[in-house]
Amino acid sequence: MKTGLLDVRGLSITARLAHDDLSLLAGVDLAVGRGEIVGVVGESGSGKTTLARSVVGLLERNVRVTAGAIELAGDVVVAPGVDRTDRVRGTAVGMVFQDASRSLNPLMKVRTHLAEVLRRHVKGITKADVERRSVEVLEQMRITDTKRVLDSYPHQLSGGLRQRVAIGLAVVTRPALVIADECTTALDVTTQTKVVGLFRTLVDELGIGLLFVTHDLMLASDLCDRIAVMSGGRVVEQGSIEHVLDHPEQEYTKRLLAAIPSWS
Ligand SMILES: Nc1ncnc2c1ncn2[C@@H]1O[C@H](COP(=O)(O)OP(=O)(O)OP(=O)(O)O)[C@@H](O)[C@H]1O
Repeated sequence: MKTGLLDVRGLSITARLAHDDLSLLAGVDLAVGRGEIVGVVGESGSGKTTLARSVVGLLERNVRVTAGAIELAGDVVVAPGVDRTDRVRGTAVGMVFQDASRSLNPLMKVRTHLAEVLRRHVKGITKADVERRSVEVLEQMRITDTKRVLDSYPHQLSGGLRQRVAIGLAVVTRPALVIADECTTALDVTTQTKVVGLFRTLVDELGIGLLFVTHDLMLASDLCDRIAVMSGGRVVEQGSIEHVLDHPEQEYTKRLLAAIPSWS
């Protein structure tokens, strides 16, 4: 297991309900290294999104960290009573969510989205550099007609292209870590395959770490170097993709695998 980029140690998270506290995560350990893709898989409600959002401080108001810590490149960003995620969100850590159309403003052209992110995070960036880096990141997203895409509103693009723009927005500030939460779920299978291929290339080319949250174990097996299997707010099993899929130790993982029709 590579460490040194994202280290989640013994993370416990609780939601305060009207009459009770509800445990969402209980003692989660997870690490993502540079140039590594780690998948987080598990059924609905297992805690995947809570884990992903905790890294970027996007938890709901009734939710708090009760134990453990999240470190980024050796610095504690989250711990009980500590939340330094605003220093890393959008800069050291980029995010891609399920629905690109919701993370993009329908009234803003792609060009304006990229310019806003760059101006917010790169102090004193010139107009020429905004243009250069916008074109560059779209090319990294394997978008060929960059001029048309920059001048388009989100609704003028296909779903796959919109999601590639959303990924571009997440990486344009050159983050060390990207968190993708079910970001291919809304796409058809062919587009999904292309986006997954794009992630692999980005990780290899840019050396970023990727935390890839999905309920789709097959997809995770295509993309990830390691996976963590979550159930009931705990990581019940983690390891290299080959190890977990070929020699699952937990009944829960075996059941997830058995649910994949083509797996035998
Ligand atoms: N703010 C909250 N208050 C109360 N319960 C919550 C809160 N956030 C999440 N939960 C509950 O915590 C559990 C884990 O939710 P989470 O969204 O992390 O799971 P998930 O594995 O990502 O599921 P899905 O794949 O359906 O998104 C669920 O039972 C959910 O209802």
